[in-house]
Order: sequence, then C-alpha cells, then structure tokens
Amino acid sequence: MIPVLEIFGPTIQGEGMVVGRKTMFVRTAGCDYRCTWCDSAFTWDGSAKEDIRQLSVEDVWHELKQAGGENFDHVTISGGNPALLRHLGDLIDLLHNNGCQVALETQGSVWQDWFLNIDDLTISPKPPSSGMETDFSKLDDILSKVEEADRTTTHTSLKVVVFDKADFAYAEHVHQRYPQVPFYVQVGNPDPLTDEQTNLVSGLLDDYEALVDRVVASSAMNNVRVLPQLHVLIWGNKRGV
Ligand SMILES: C[S@@+](CC[C@H](N)C(=O)[O-])C[C@H]1O[C@@H](n2cnc3c(N)ncnc32)[C@H](O)[C@@H]1O
Ligand SMILES: Nc1nc2[nH]cc(C(=O)O)c2c(=O)[nH]1
Ligand code: SF4
Ligand SMILES: [Mg+2]
Repeated sequence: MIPVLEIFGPTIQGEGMVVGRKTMFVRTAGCDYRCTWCDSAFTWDGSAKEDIRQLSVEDVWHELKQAGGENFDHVTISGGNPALLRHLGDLIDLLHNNGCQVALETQGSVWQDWFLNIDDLTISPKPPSSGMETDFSKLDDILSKVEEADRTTTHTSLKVVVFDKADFAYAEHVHQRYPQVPFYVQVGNPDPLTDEQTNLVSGLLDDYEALVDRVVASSAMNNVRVLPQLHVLIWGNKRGV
C-alpha cells in the first residue's frame, strides 16, 4: 500500500529537467525532512492527515486513468519524500507496463534500488535556508550508484532551490562536487501559502532575474540551467495543479 495525498493532472511539470512536459502527479505522504519553506508541508505536518489514503498500485493507476483518461503518458511522483517507500517499485513497473514514463522528485537522503527504473530522477539536496543539513556521504553514495548504472547524464538531474547568497554558494558547491550531473537552480518561493497571486508572481519574477544575474556572474555555474517554478507563475500557490 502507498500513502497517497493527491493524484492530479494532466498538468505540466513546472520544475526542473522535464519542465513543460505534460504529466500527471502522484503525491505521497510523509517526509524525513522539515524544510522551513516547504511548499508541500501538508504532506508531513499533520494538517492533511485525514486526506491520506492507503492505496494499492492498482488503485493509483485507476485514479490516474479516472483523472487523466487517454490524455497522458507521463507520471511524476513527488511528496513528501517518495523515496521512503520501499514498495514504490511496483507502481513504477505498472506505469511502465501501461506505456507511461515516470519522473520522481526526492531530496537525496534515502536510496532505493528502483531509482534505476525512473526515467526522470530529480535529486534536490537542500540549501542552508531550508534549515536542513545535507549528508554528503549519502548523496555521494546515491550518485555513484546512478553512475555505475550509466544513468548520470541521461535519466538524472540535481536541482537546488536558491533563496539567498548562502544557498547560491551551496548550489555552486553541489554542482562542483558532481559536475557530470545535469544541474538546475530553481527560484525559491518565499510565501507558499499566500493567495495574493499578483504580488507573489511579480516578486518571483524579480527573484528569477536576480538568480539569473548570479549565475551569469559565476564562473562555477557555466553548465547550468536556471528556472522558476512555472506552475506557480501560472496558478500561484493553488494545490492540485
Ligand atoms: C515538495 S518537494 C517533494 C520532493 C522531495 N521531498 C524534495 O524536496 O525534493 C518537490 C520540489 O519542490 C521544491 N520546493 C519545495 N518548497 C519550495 C519553495 N518554497 N520554493 C521553491 N521550491 C520548493 C523542493 O526543493 C523539491 O525540489
Ligand atoms: N505543475 C507542477 N509541477 C511540479 N513540479 C514539482 C512539483 C512538486 O510539488 O513536487 C510540482 C507541482 O506540484 N505541480
Ligand atoms: S524535503 Fe521536500 S517535502 Fe520534505 S520538507 Fe523539504 S521540500 Fe518539503
Ligand atoms: Mg510543488
């Protein structure tokens, strides 16, 4: 059984290595981190605990079909930290058997062997502003397993959220430590609960420009991509999009 909080889509992937790709989302409950600025804190802070459902992989597929019909061939699994779920490999197999590509978002704190079956694996280690501390030996271990399977340059990416100068220095450090892994920096959303979309988006566009400026000025950040959260620019903090 998989603890599921949301199944939604089709929408577009708003972040990272497959930004813009039409996709469905499955959001699992539970996280081993507590990022100060988490935009999905309801997955771990107890505020949505009545909404958590224990679903079989067949149930998940059924709900994806109900929501998406024939209009999808890509599913993104996010959370929370879906890497906490040892049995997610069964869902990934079922999605593949039904002609879907599978993406997954995780922070790089836990390895699962089924990572090697993910088509678009985003590993998003957390910068200082999150209040979390990166276990670099764990991250080394994860990225060396990916490398052993020859999946570094094709199916994997690193994505670091940046709010401030210290976060940017952290992002430079991560990119320099794993220079062969496709690298993304993402604008941080400082107010993931506000419903004042106009102010939010105009601030985020300013922050995006500032992040572009930082990347442009850094010799350590040449082979990188800089992105906003596209879905937030379109829909603000709305859930289920
Ligand atoms: C909600 S997390 C779930 C997956 C996993 N726990 C992780 O953090 O990678 C999905 C992505 O959203 C990013 N994210 C969370 N809160 C954010 C915020 N306030 N601004 C920008 N990105 C954020 C995370 O860094 C991660 O890349
Ligand atoms: N459209 C859309 N794109 C996303 N990319 C990563 C998301 C996430 O919350 O993990 C997300 C999300 O919630 N919605
Ligand atoms: S690791 Fe991801 S889900 Fe967990 S608290 Fe941080 S941003 Fe939120
Ligand atoms: Mg999100």
